[in-house]
Amino acid sequence: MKRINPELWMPADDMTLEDSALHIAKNSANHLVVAGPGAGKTELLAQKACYLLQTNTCTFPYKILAISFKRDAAYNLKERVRERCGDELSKRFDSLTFDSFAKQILDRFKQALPNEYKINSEYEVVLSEQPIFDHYRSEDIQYFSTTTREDIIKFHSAQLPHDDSASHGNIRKHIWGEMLKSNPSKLSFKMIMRLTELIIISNPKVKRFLQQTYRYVFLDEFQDTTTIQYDLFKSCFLDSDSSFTAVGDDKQRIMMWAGARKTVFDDFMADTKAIRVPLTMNFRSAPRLVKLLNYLTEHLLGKTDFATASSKWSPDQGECSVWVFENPDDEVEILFQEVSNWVVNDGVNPRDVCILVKQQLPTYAGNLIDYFNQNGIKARDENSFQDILTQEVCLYIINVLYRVFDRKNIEAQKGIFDFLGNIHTELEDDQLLRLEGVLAKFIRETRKEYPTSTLDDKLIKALINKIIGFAGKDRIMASSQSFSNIQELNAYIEKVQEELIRNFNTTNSIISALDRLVGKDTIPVMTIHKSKGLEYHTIIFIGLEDGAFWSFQRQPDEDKCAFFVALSRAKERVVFTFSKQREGRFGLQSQSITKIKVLFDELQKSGIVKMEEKKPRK
Ligand SMILES: Nc1ncnc2c1ncn2[C@@H]1O[C@H](COP(=O)(O)OP(=O)(O)OP(=O)(O)O)[C@@H](O)[C@H]1O
Repeated sequence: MKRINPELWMPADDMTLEDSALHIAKNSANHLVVAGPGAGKTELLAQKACYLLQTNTCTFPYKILAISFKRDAAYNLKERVRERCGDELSKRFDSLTFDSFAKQILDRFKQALPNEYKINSEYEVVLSEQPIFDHYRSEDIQYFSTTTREDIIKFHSAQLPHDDSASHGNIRKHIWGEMLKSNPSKLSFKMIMRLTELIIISNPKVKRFLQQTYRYVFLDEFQDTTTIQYDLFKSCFLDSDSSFTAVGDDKQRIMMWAGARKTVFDDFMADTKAIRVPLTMNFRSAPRLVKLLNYLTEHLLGKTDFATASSKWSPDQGECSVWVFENPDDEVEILFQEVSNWVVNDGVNPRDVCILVKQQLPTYAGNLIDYFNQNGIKARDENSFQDILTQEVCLYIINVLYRVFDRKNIEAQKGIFDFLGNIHTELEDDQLLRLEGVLAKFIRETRKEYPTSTLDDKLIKALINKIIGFAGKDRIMASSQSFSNIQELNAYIEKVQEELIRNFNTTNSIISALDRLVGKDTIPVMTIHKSKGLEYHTIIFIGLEDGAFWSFQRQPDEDKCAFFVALSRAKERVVFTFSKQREGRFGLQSQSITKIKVLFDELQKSGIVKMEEKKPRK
């Protein structure tokens, strides 16, 4: 690909960056960008990656490492850069989560662990913290019952090598020993991160390798970085020639409960001499919503970094309401009528309407999901699909199936070809052309071999195996950074098989089963935490009630930020619901707004929010 002269480089997709954003995109000094929702922080990272790659400022063969908080965010960033820079250049853009970054280093260099912390060749990632608590309970019940869960995890995941002479150090040593030596070893992601840090600290060669690989390091959603993650970042890159760009928003700090480091902005500036730069636009939300966000920035969060709405809107666009219901049945029924109206009469895509809850999704939105689905608007808990829909090999299977059973699906064709191109990096242009021909033949033959009318569970399984066989399992393993062993790859393939077969058995149509799997025309339902970084035309937040904000008195700042994050995901419309009764453990319970009165008061005082009592039509 032809190198672009840095002077002539323009942001992709005709976007105009704020002057300070453009400066950061083109400048190699360390920066901390602190800006509100919709300011284009993630977009800036994507543009900067394009600048560095297209102008070869990140000279070949050096790479860029982008670390995001969630897998879908890492995937989206990678896709954005791939679409704009093409396959070849974007191979030098690694977009990962902290967990996957650490795991990759551990998988590659685990032999370099000091003897005391050696792990078995096979290890299992322990996703829940419960097994760790079980160990501490059985080792020392006295310690276990007098220590908070948070402190146990903090103690267990302290920096390595551990200080064995510390109080209860012998218990920790024993538990780590048991977890490392069991077969397979059992490791939480926090332990993986500490082991990775230990590899880096004790092996200058590995550290040098990393620093020479990644000349640019990006950190997205930086406000949520935990101490363990920050320690890992420092051990890998501090005092290197690499250049750092961190972006974040202290008004969206909602991961303190998960150990986010409160001082991370200040620490980063002190450690890397980064320059702090604000951005002032909100490109996402319509003007009246930006006005509301500004009002809450000042009166709820006590801050003064206000934003300006983009000029693409007219000034009166954007609406926010609070709808009050008698009970959850009314709430579900009326929401259904309103959403149907938006979808049918206003042409809003259901995929662009998002239903949010604070926590306990089944309690607040379980009945709603059932009611919507039974009455013709698809809705689903999005959490369970994130795993599949951000895994490239799963998307490859889905795309091939679309192409086989829906001839007109050209987008799927592109997806398949990108995937195959990525796992066959050695192919020259003429060989890629040949691959295109081979793929077309494979699709034609598969279409013949698996007519829609004959499909059943067994054939769908066989078909998926054939699709994987076409790409080659070994190839996929060799080129993917996601899997450390074949079992992990198999587990993903099985997940797609299971979901597809389940949907096929309900719909009796392979295309409908695929549509269901990717969530086509389906309203996503999720928690606020899952919605970080995402955006939708309409946001409906269910349960602006004391019951949903049960932790408000203990952590008002974090809960106010969560409320702010929910509101700021909307482009045009936000609805908060309050139901006077809500289903609890012992049936319907009255709901109040005493503890979260400040949220209601400030919404009301803003003068922008419409409060409405909603009753079902007779
Ligand atoms: N310079 C720009 N011009 C036009 N649109 C932009 C620009 N920058 C970002 N956008 C658009 O604005 C929206 C928000 O951008 P982005 O997600 O990067 O913001 P953010 O600051 O990371 O948001 P948040 O912190 O709320 O997740 C996206 O739809 C993005 O495409």
